[in-house]
Amino acid sequence: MFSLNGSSTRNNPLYGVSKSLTQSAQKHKSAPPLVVAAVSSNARPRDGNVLAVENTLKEMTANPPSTSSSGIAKDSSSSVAGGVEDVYGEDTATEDQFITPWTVSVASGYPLLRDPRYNKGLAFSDKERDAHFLRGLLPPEVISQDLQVKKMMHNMRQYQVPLQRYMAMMDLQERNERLFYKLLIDNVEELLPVVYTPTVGEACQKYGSIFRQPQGLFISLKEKGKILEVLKNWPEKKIQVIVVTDGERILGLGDLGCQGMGIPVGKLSLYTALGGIRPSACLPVTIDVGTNNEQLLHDEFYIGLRRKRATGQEYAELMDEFMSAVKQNYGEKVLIQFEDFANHNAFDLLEKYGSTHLVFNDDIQGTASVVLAGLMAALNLVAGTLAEHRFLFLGAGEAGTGIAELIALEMSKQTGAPLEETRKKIWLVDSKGLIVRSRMDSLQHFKRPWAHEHEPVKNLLDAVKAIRPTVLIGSSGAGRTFTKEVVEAMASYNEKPVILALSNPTSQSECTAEEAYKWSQGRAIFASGSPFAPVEYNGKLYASGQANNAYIFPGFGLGLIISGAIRVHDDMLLAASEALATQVSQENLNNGLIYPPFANIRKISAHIAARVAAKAYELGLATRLPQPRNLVEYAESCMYSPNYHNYR
Ligand SMILES: NC(=O)C1=CN([C@@H]2O[C@H](COP(=O)(O)OP(=O)(O)OC[C@H]3O[C@@H](n4cnc5c(N)ncnc54)[C@H](OP(=O)(O)O)[C@@H]3O)[C@@H](O)[C@H]2O)C=CC1
Ligand SMILES: CC(=O)C(=O)O
Ligand SMILES: [Mg+2]
Repeated sequence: MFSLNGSSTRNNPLYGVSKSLTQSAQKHKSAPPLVVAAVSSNARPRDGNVLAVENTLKEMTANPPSTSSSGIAKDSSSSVAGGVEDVYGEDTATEDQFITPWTVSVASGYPLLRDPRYNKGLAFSDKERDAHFLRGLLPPEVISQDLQVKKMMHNMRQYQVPLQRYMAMMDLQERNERLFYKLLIDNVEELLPVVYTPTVGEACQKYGSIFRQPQGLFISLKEKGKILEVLKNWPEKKIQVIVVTDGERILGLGDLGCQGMGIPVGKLSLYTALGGIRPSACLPVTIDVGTNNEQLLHDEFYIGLRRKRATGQEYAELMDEFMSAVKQNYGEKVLIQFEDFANHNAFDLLEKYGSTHLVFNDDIQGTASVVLAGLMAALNLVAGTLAEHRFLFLGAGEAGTGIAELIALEMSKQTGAPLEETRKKIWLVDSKGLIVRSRMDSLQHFKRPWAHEHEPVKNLLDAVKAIRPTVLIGSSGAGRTFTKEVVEAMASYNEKPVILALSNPTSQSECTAEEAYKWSQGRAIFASGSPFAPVEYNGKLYASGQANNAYIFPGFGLGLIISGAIRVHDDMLLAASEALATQVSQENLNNGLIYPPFANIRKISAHIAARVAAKAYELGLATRLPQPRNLVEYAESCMYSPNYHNYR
């Protein structure tokens, strides 16, 4: 890499390059602006010459707005193209145009090969190898990105152990970001279980021992009073989405402390691969306030603070400092997604920051939206309207009560009945049994709306017998709790029992796909949080869907970003559910699927984004004006593409 402050100008690209860029900018009239902001937004002190050159580059590369097919002028400073301001010009460049691989200066030579954003490995052309001082640093063969994908998939399939695949994917992400996303997008059904549930669960459990390269931002109690400075240490300045966890409820695996970082990293890689948000606009954060996991506290490889979890004021102050610093550093419209917090904090954080920040709790809200979508689709297979069904949940935490509330809201909208009435169609069981009125005084606040009049019922099987639900939903984090008796009881009351085993990872699933089909004699309409392979029963193959919030949050976030939404509203969740449900084809339904295949997820995300954005405009919560005429096209046009660009 060239030194910006070096005394020699011989190799300084800011001399040669500024001239050639001027020529290039003239030659490629529609060529994008260059990565000047990456330099100019750097908070560290720089010398005056650099600033002067940056300003020249800024003027030189200013990009006139072009009009897209969606009928809206794409303004590179509008913070929307590709989900963020198009300072790098990578979204507007077509594949035959050239962009400059900027870091602080033009990256070249060895540092270029070590820069995951710009590295292309053997796909660097001969011309690029000459222009960027790569000769001799690579073997002579030049290969295409497609061949790289083929080779990586071949290598990936050699690993028998899922965690090895996960590590190979993380290494690739750190080595060649575009190839990582190309691989993930082109092979989403095969690789989702690797970078996401179930494998990410095991990765978090073993995060300390497999730790190689830090990913994301670790904010611990040690950083109290300095969180704004810590945010400024992150190399990217234009952040649009933050996924943050404090590691206390990682999937159904409990408190994994600082090792929960695998979750924000995984979720954000899905934001990019599934929702098209540019990777540089995504920030994974883990708030480390300690852990109550004794095993981790005594694990010599543990990477987090070795202390019990902070609670009360100490916890609240750290979170408050974080939330303020985020707003100060990235502005009002950065989306903060809370992920895998324990429920005693999750509901309060959502409530507390819901009116001051753009916050979204994936476990409460994203899960609710995905399950409602599945139920809307399932109504094509079972008779009746939503309000004509009876729902029973095992698990009355974030996921369970979040889903229950959204179902009740949708029923209320459909029937005009008050929410207090529609809630009565929904029953929840927690670790102490059915939630009933007589338990009211000892219930956490989020369970109280579900405390209906009924005699106490101690266990799930008795609750199934008492309530006779048409839909059974597992959101307990407790594996194998939908026993043979429970599924058989469901099948005895319903021609087609709807059974959703949402808990992750696979080990925590309330039942397996095989159990659901076998114990219901092939009649269950089944979906699960983590994927199951198709099951053969009585000579017929049953494929089940994946009821996972990964269907919703990437498109939902994209919708918020492209509309410049300032707040999340429940009606946006309903809009996202409808958008997802309409993507389930008759063919999917004929195969018993209530979710569309993940293979089409980018198209699905664009539809979800469009519906969410439309709702934001309708509710007056959108700030990106004027509203694009065709929101689906607009959403698609904003999506990050992982294909390589040619370097000047
Ligand atoms: N598929 C998806 O997209 C998603 C799946 N999930 C999964 O859902 C699960 C729960 O998550 P979340 O709601 O956030 O967790 P919470 O801790 O908030 O809630 C868990 C609930 O399950 C109850 N519970 C635990 N064990 C049992 C048991 N043996 N019998 C009956 N009830 C039990 C708890 O009871 P009590 O209150 O009495 O302690 C609590 O009500 C996790 O496994 C998570 O991975 C979560 C979000 C999305
Ligand atoms: C999928 C998800 O968000 C969870 O299991 O927590
Ligand atoms: Mg989660």
